[in-house]
Amino acid sequence: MGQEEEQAEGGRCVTGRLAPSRQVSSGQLGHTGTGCSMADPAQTQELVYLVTGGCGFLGEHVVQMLLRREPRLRELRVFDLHLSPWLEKLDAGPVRVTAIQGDVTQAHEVEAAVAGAHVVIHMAGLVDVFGRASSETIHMVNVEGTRNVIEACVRWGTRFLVYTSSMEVVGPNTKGHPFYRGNEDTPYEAVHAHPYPCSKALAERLVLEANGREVRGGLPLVTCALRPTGIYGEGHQIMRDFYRQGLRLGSRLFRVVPASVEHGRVYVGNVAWMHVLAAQELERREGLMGGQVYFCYDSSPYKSYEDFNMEFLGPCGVRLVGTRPVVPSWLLVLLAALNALLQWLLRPLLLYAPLLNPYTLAMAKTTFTVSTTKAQQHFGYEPLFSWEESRRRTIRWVQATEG
Ligand SMILES: NC(=O)C1=CN([C@@H]2O[C@H](COP(=O)(O)OP(=O)(O)OC[C@H]3O[C@@H](n4cnc5c(N)ncnc54)[C@H](O)[C@@H]3O)[C@@H](O)[C@H]2O)C=CC1
Ligand SMILES: CC(C)CCC[C@@H](C)[C@H]1CC[C@H]2[C@@H]3[C@H](O)CC4=CC(=O)CC[C@]4(C)[C@H]3CC[C@]12C
Repeated sequence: MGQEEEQAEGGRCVTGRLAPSRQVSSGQLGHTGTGCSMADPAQTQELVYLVTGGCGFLGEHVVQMLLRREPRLRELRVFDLHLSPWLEKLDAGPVRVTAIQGDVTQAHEVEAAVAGAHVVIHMAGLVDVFGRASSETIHMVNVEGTRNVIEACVRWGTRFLVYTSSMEVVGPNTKGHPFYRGNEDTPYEAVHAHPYPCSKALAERLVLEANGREVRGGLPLVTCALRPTGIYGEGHQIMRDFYRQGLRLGSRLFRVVPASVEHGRVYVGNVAWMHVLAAQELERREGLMGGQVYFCYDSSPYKSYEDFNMEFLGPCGVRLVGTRPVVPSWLLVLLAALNALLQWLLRPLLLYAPLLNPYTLAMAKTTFTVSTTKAQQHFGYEPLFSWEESRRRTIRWVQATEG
């Protein structure tokens, strides 16, 4: 049993105060209009955190992690376009959990949520590499939504902003150049052709450029961006899709990408932990951390996308057929192009958004691994969950999804 789990099971089961679907206004929160600083001793036990996108895959883990690992928390605001039912069952202890149904593209909704918050963790976004949303929508949510969050921080005196960026801000690029054990300073030709990485890169830049801006009350805004690689763990929708596909194909999946291509993946619990730690440390180390980017990493092994998935799907009874790709590379490229064409042709009638398209194929075929200690050196980050624990938890979740 992991350290985290012991805590969870041994903890008191007290239901937190929850105001479902409540749109908070600045007046209700008793905002003072002064810059919110964690340095004020009178406020150290009284922090208000806002997590945008708090009902998503990563957001749920961040919410749980904050409740367990931020003893100074007074109020946790969970802002999302779609509120999840698990919010009602949160073990929040004495913390007030405020669920806010809202849209980051609506500046007034963001402002109302930010007013009076000491720390914002901004992870709301459209994670779409399959062509489900238009590039305009992706830009509106990921870039303009981030701009709204920054402006709201400035307006209301919120000093600390942690942004969930992505490794995609760096690559893989469209030329398929490998990024092998790279760190935050490794030179790489970042070429963004797809709306999702474009939007993450633009939003990240906005966040970093906002570092040092004067917020209401006269103090500077302190920002940093975390760049997770591909996240896995409990709640990972694509893993679930692969599992279901495997079951449909008679408990088999067919290898399509060479095993030699390596991906660096990171466990969702560790990503959540890095967010909480970064948020906590931003004030004490603002000179060092302000305006910085950090890859989000842990001790998960480097493997091809498919071999990595088999670490979890294998114990659930699915096997990967073929030591080499069962489909020739040229055919896969053709199929991906065909999918893109079909998506375009069918768009007026229906949404056709399969996993395979030219972009996802390029991603799956390109080695992208991160090896860095920057977060460890700057704010003492160490993964909270070992690889064995991360694997065990993910397997248990995959097994439960079909149970
Ligand atoms: N899943 C992954 O492998 C990676 C994700 N990321 C980033 O992490 C963040 C969270 O991603 P996931 O949890 O995987 O995605 P997700 O789709 O599960 O969560 C995103 C959340 O944002 C909310 N949201 C979307 N549009 C919104 C809007 N207009 N207003 C308010 N809320 C809105 C969604 O309802 C959802 O709950 C994103 O910013 C993503 O770019 C970064 C690297 C890897
Ligand atoms: C059938 C194909 C050949 C295999 C398809 C695999 C793809 C669906 C996934 C391969 C790599 C993934 C992406 C990668 O992990 C990095 C990401 C970072 C993000 O910020 C968002 C998610 C993603 C783009 C992730 C999406 C699925 C893959 C493309």
